[in-house]
Order: sequence, then C-alpha cells, then structure tokens
Amino acid sequence: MILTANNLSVSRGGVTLLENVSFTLSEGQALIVRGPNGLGKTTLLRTVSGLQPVEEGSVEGEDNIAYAGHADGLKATLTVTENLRFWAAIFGTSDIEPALEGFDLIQLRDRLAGNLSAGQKRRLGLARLMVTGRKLWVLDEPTVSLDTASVALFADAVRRHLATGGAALMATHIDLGIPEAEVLDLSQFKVKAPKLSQSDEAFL
Ligand SMILES: Nc1ncnc2c1ncn2[C@@H]1O[C@H](COP(=O)(O)OP(=O)(O)OP(=O)(O)O)[C@@H](O)[C@H]1O
Repeated sequence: MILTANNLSVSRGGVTLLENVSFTLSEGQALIVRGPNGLGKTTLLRTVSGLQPVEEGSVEGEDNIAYAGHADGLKATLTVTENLRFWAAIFGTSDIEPALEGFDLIQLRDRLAGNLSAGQKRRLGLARLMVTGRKLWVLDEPTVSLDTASVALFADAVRRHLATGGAALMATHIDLGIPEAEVLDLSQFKVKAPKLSQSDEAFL
C-alpha cells in the first residue's frame, strides 16, 4: 500500500470541510478526487501530503509523496536544466534527461525558468515530479495552462509512472486522458453541519 487515509477530517480557515474520508492507493493506481469549487479538494491533498495537520483520523505513507500544487515552485533565475538538477539533488537522484524528454523541454533546457510561458512553466513544474523518485504524485489541478498536446504528455508521464509501480492522487475538473484512473466524489464527505476545527495551522 502506498497511501492510506483513514476516517480523515480536513479543515481550512477554522472550519471542518470534509469528514470520514477513507481511501487507499496501491502501486499502479491513480485516483481523481472530484467535487465543486470550494469543497475542499486542495485542502485534502495538502493534508494527506503533510502540508497541514490532520484534524481527525490518520494518513499513512505521506513520506513518499511528491506534491505539485497551484504554485509552480520554480527558481526563476535558474535555467530549466538547473531547476531540474536542483530538485534532483534535493531528492537524491541524478538523471534529469527522462524528465526533459517526457515534458518536451529539450529545446528549452537553457532558458531561464522566469522567461518561460505559463504552459512551459507548468511543464517544468510537472517534469520535476519525475526527478523526485517518489512513489506517490499528489497533483492539484496539474493541467492548468497546458494545451492539448501538453495534457497528452502529462497523461503519458502519469501512465509511465503507474506502470513502474507509482501511484497518483489528483484533483482536476477536466478529463486527464487517463482512462484507468478511478474517481472519488468528495461531495459524499462534505460536512453537513459546519463546526469549528481545533486548528487551522498550515505548514507552508
Ligand atoms: N485561509 C483560509 N481561510 C478561510 N477559508 C479558507 C482559507 N483557505 C481556503 N478556505 C476555504 O476553504 C474552502 C476549501 O478550499 P479548497 O481550496 O480546499 O477547495 P477546492 O475544492 O480545492 O476548490 P477549487 O475547485 O475551487 O480549487 C473554500 O471555501 C475556501 O474559500
């Protein structure tokens, strides 16, 4: 098992949003969480990734996660290659070529990240996942700014990751082109009578 969420409650802004969320992710499995704007998808992904505290319930496996959220986290004054090398060094890996190839960044490898277009920045942010060596990719709206061809590159990268024993947990409003992905509708976990949470501390 790569990730287990057990009766998890998550909160933002001092209000519990979702409760009793339980799911598991195994090797080769992709799970898409769905729900309307503001339901708590981002909050759930941040909580399972250890970026904010678990209010109730438990998460197992959070130490094997690579998280890609709304912020791109790129170093604007480093080149594409330097950004990937930087992340590879942080995660103790070294080969960045598959990431450059997988996200069509070869031609852009010497461009400063700060000079990339929005979609190119997103491709680089996603390419970073491939150099982490982490088993579980947690992705919040990964395809924002991507054109159709880039969405297909992304889907291919996820499918390769699944085929090599990885897993993915994703929040998205669009069809990612990963037919084997399962869907978890979070509306069923929505808190019916909002209550104040114990804490809203976020680890940024
Ligand atoms: N710091 C905060 N203080 C108060 N409320 C917050 C704070 N951060 C987020 N919220 C609220 O928490 C709720 C859940 O936000 P979250 O980003 O998890 O939703 P989401 O399901 O990912 O939405 P979307 O589909 O729009 O991305 C929203 O109603 C949001 O306005």
